Amino acid sequence: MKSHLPIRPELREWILSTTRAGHSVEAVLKLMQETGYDPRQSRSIVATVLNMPISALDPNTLPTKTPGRRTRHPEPPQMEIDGHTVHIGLSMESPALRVLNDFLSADECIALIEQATPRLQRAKTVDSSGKQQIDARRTSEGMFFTTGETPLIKRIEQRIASMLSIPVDHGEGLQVLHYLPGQQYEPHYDWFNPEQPGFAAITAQGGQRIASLVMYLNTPDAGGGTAFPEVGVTVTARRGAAVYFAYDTGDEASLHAGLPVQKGEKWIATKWLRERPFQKNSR
Ligand SMILES: O=C(O)CCC(=O)C(=O)O
Ligand SMILES: [Fe+2]
Repeated sequence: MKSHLPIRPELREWILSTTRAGHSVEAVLKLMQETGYDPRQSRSIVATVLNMPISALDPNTLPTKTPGRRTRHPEPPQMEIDGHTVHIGLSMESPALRVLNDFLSADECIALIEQATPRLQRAKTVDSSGKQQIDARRTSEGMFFTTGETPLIKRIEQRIASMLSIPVDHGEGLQVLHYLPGQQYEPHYDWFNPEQPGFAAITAQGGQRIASLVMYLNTPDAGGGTAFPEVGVTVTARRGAAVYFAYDTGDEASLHAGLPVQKGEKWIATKWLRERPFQKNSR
């Protein structure tokens, strides 16, 4: 796949001048990866700029592969994790997506809401310089727990790590979001755009995001599902259920949205996973 993302003129110029100066494409890709571009995106950008087929940049023929970790997709029909059974109600391959029917118990959902409530603030998004900011596209209130902050958070993080076969330290702090009627999260990707100016800063710790787990802490009276508009799928928000989706550092089919709550309220907890260990003090 060639790059559909806008390529910054300075990057385009740098790729052209470096290859014209006699440096190999492998060397260009290696330098891009050292400055924080992920291997797949850098191949796609270089192929676009040099107008060559992406197959000519086959990673198996390049010596510069530095793959991060990937999550293991949960296997239907069910998984036993530390004495807790999780049932997989739906599986898709593109995007890689699983609906988990009973990831959290009702008691865990209630306790998470209780622990998060006093700390809620208007939810923020990460801007192009890597800073958090208020964003009109995201009208909910939210908060972050730090990794392992309470025994409950620790237990949930361990469950996620075991289910997805990825160490706990690849996870960002668990985020809880609260939506009221009319509030939503407009369509977005959870992975970071390698072309945005703050990409290197955002991915300096932990690298790219590779997968997300959105856990539903209550059942809204109407609305509030998680929609995947590229594939026409909406996951119902239901207490204790969760949706897992993986995007391997950048899959456009993983576009998703928190649909407006129509009646009642909606509570979720989101865990984002990185390809390398993530340190929370980079936020
Ligand atoms: O509210 C939802 O259903 C989706 C939340 C989401 O996309 C996120 O937290 O990244
Ligand atoms: Fe998201």
